[in-house]
Amino acid sequence: MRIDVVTIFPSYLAPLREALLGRAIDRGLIEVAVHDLRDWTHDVHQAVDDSPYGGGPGMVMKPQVWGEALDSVIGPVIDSPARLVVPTPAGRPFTQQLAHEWTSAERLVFACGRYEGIDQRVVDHYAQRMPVDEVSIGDYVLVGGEVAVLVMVEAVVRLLPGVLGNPRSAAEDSFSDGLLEGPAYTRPEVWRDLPVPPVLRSGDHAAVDRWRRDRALERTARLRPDLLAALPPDALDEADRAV
Ligand SMILES: COC(=O)c1ccnc(N)c1
Repeated sequence: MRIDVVTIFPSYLAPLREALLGRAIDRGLIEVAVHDLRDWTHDVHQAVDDSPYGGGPGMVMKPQVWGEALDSVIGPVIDSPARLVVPTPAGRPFTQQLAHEWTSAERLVFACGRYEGIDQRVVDHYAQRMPVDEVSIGDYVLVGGEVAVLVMVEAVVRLLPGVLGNPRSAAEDSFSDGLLEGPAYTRPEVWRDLPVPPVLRSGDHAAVDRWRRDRALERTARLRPDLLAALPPDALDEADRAV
């Protein structure tokens, strides 16, 4: 998978080259290129924004600059294998399911908006030619889309084959079965008078699996009842319903 990010703050994306993601790049599992939007300006001030039509606070990012940058980064959009992703609080929710969907994309191109966002015609123009997703990582507003790109890239790349040491990790994620993950424990057996639940040391794998499922169901019911409500009818068996 190739990932391109267009931003006015390239250094914000430095963490993409650290740790797990950095190793995925070194191993050739992904390619990452970060582009400075100002490289496509032609004025001495390298202006990337202007006042909003209709008035109102803040500034809007100029369509011309974005058009030149995205044309250059995406290349010929006819049958482009790329998806254009625009992080915005006004977008569809970014979810584990969307992360999984994006793992099949050959290319992800992220357009990082700042200020009051990017002139809508940029999305409208490219949406006529390729898949464009306006995506939110949660119901809150950031200063720019760069942090959201870090979140989304990590969520997607960790799902790619070979990236995680143990593929079971991604398969057993929170949300992988529609539930939140239950609690996890490691040594010591007792810490500050708090013991590890005995079933986890029993060696009875069936009992451990049941215990973990019960804790996941309890946690989901307590913290995210909406996830329980969204489960397909056959997702819970009789034992689940007894929790
Ligand atoms: C400027 O971008 C944002 O404020 C943003 C992007 C993605 N998700 C959000 N919740 C906010």
